[in-house]
Amino acid sequence: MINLESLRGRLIVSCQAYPGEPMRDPHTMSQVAQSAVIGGAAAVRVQGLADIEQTREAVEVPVIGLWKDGHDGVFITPTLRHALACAKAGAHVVALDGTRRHRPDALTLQQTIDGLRAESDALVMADCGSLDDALAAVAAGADLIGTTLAGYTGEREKTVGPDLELLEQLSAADLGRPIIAEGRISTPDQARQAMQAGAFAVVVGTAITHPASITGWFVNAVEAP
Ligand SMILES: CC(=O)N[C@H](C=O)[C@@H](O)[C@H](O)[C@H](O)COP(=O)(O)O
Repeated sequence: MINLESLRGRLIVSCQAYPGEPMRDPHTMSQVAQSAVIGGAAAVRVQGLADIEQTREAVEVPVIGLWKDGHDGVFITPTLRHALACAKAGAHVVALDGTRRHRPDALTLQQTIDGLRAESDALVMADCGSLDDALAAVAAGADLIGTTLAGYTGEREKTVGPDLELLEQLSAADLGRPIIAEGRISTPDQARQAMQAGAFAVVVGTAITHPASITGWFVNAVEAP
């Protein structure tokens, strides 16, 4: 089991390519993860069983693993079966949908976490979309609370940068669990603001590991200055 203290005040890098993209390849993603570690990432977050397996082999830092299935509703490690598979593939931390929405296998979050714990010693990161999600996820036994789904579930507005107000709410709620700021953190300044708003650690994905998006940002600036 990993020591969560190793993540306090640190950057975690999410390395994901989307279906149909050229970089959607587990070996490529493991190389991206290695590059992030060289840059100072304290942990990496990867999607898909093969990516988890290959990244586990490639890096020494903790691997947060998830399995996305679908793209609407509950799709981040949506069922116990997906969670168990992520743990079996080698994830130190299994990231899963931590919202209060109905899950495709009809289990509750608590049943999902209990089922995972019965078979593995992986920690659980609950990807939440609101303060109420986070409170429920803590009660269900999650080890880490992520703001991953803020702005994607209809409970919170989709802020341009990170949802700093939610981070402040989570921090004031004294959840007794590390709060991981994740989602739409695109600049070092936003990462700093997330830490100042009470995050235990910050996850950055797109702005570090998704060249097509980053290129688009620059194209927009150049072509419509
Ligand atoms: C909502 C959703 O599906 N989030 C996913 C969760 O794993 C990823 O697509 C994001 O890239 C990740 O959360 C990091 O966020 P950002 O790429 O904004 O730094």
